[in-house]
Amino acid sequence: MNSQGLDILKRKFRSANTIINHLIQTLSLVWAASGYWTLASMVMLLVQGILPAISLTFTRQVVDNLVVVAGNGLSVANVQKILIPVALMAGIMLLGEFFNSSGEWIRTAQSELVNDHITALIHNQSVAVDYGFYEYSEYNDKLNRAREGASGRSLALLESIGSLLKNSVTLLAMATILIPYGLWLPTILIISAFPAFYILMYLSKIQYQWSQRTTTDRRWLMYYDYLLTNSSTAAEVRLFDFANHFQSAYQILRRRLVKEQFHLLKLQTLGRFIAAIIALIITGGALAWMGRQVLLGILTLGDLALFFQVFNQGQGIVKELLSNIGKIYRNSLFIGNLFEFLQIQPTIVDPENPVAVPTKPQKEIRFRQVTFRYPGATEAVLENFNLTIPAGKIVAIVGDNGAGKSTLIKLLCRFYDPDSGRIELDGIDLRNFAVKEFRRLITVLFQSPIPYYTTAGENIALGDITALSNQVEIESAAKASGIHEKIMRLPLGYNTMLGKLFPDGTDLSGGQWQRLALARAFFRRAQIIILDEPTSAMDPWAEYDWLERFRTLAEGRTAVVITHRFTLAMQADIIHVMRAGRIVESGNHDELLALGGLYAQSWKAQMESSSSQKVKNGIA
Ligand SMILES: Nc1ncnc2c1ncn2[C@@H]1O[C@H](COP(=O)(O)OP(=O)(O)OP(=O)(O)O)[C@@H](O)[C@H]1O
Repeated sequence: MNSQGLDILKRKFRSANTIINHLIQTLSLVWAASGYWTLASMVMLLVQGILPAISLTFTRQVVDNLVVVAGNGLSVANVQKILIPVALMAGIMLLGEFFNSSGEWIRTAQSELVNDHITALIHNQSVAVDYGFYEYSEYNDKLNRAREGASGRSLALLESIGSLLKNSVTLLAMATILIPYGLWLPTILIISAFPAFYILMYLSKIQYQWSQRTTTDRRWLMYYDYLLTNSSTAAEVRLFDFANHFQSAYQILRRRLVKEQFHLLKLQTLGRFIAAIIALIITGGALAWMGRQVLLGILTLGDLALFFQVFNQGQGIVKELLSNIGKIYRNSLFIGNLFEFLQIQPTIVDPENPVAVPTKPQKEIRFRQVTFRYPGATEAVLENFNLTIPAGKIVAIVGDNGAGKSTLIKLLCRFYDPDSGRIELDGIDLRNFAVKEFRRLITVLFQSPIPYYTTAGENIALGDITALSNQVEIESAAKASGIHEKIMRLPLGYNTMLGKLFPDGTDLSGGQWQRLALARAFFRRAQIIILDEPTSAMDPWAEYDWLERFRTLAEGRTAVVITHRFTLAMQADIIHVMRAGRIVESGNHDELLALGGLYAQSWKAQMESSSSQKVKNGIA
């Protein structure tokens, strides 16, 4: 064999190996989800597999006895000879029907259990993967494929395996009936279905490749659909009147996908038709041979009836059996996407021997020569970056858009690790702490806080899920963030449902949602408080009021505030000015003004543009 042939063989072997692995993984997954139901359905399938063959053996008896009765006339004994096998056949049919309906019940129960199990696996993995997972298109493709692979495919796979088992049993029983007429008959029966099998496998592969290739396209469709149907985009869709633009983008993409799908469908139809013709020719030939045997008096009419039924049904079963194999192949390809997703390993993990996290920072948080580049990005956001945040102080970081402020927060929360350099808490590299334990030390108010559609109280309590029912603390966090009075005016106070997505929900304004998120951050009672643009949605009066409260609350804790508002930054103990991934100035408000650098220039510019001294613009 030449090297090309060897390569093909190796590839085929690897692909068969992957399919077998997927089958084993699927079986163990289904077993873990629905052990007893799986056992019950397997037993049932086995019995269902044997029943048709038993029923067929009575066919010959009935036909041969009919011939005898037709020749000898009616008598009680003769009628009995017909009635008994007929009654037995009826009994078997009844039993078959019983198993069919019970099978449906078992499959539904099993399907619910398996779907729930897979959903739980996907949920667990979605939370376990790195935060960075969600920032990359290829990962989102993986998640999407996993979902598509999961939806019904594992059970379809199991059903195909079950059906394969059942059909194999039936075929074995039927082949046993055919063997006495010649070994070549069951052989030809099986061979006749091979063209259909080959075509099915080939088309399954094409279908799978097409689906992989168009995953991103399908996500685009979901995105356009979201833009056109979501409450958060409804206002802009109307105002900018761009619905037609996205609708037509949706339709153009959809038309292309449908066209490609139709092309695949055409191939499938043609392939099936050719396979059916081949099978028909083989059946015709076998039947002609059998008819000749009867005419020659070698076989009886009963034999012919039995043969016809066995061959006819047998061919259907072989076809089904091979189609089961095809389906197993196709589903195992798709379900491979689920396993691929489940196997993604997070990179932000606990060290082997984690160091105990201090109860609060004693000395400082320090970025030492940190260089970081987002995966796939050409430029580093931070390069040899140094920053010290003294324990117990409020540190403000100001800087123009894209300077890298949010990135350093992501690094501090260990959503990413630096490519080089280290981030330390009291001299210990953050990578030496257990991730969850370290994060417990931190509370963050992100730039765009999430409105959770639950009660006002729970919205705050989500900051520390272990203290969900601590009403006193919930209220004190709400007071600290300045949202308590608003909540008290809601119809059911802290028990009022927020958001308009579900019945009886009340919506809040942008600034009120932000205060609620702030209350959530406070409720966590963490020693390191990080706030990314905490007052961006607040009016200047509210901001002033909030600052007073925050000073009291942050007392003794370490706070990092990222802001474009100088009225907020000026209150900090230390202000760091950041530009293009570097700290370019540091000091308190007065020191920085005296320095006459970037901070002082931006401050002056803002003061000039705002007689009310309520700063609206960033440092840029
Ligand atoms: N997930 C990402 N992948 C690649 N590049 C990113 C990613 N997130 C941010 N960046 C890039 O990193 C740089 C710093 O972004 P960052 O969000 O940290 O800036 P910022 O200072 O917080 O800006 P702003 O004040 O506008 O919020 C930007 O140039 C941005 O394009």
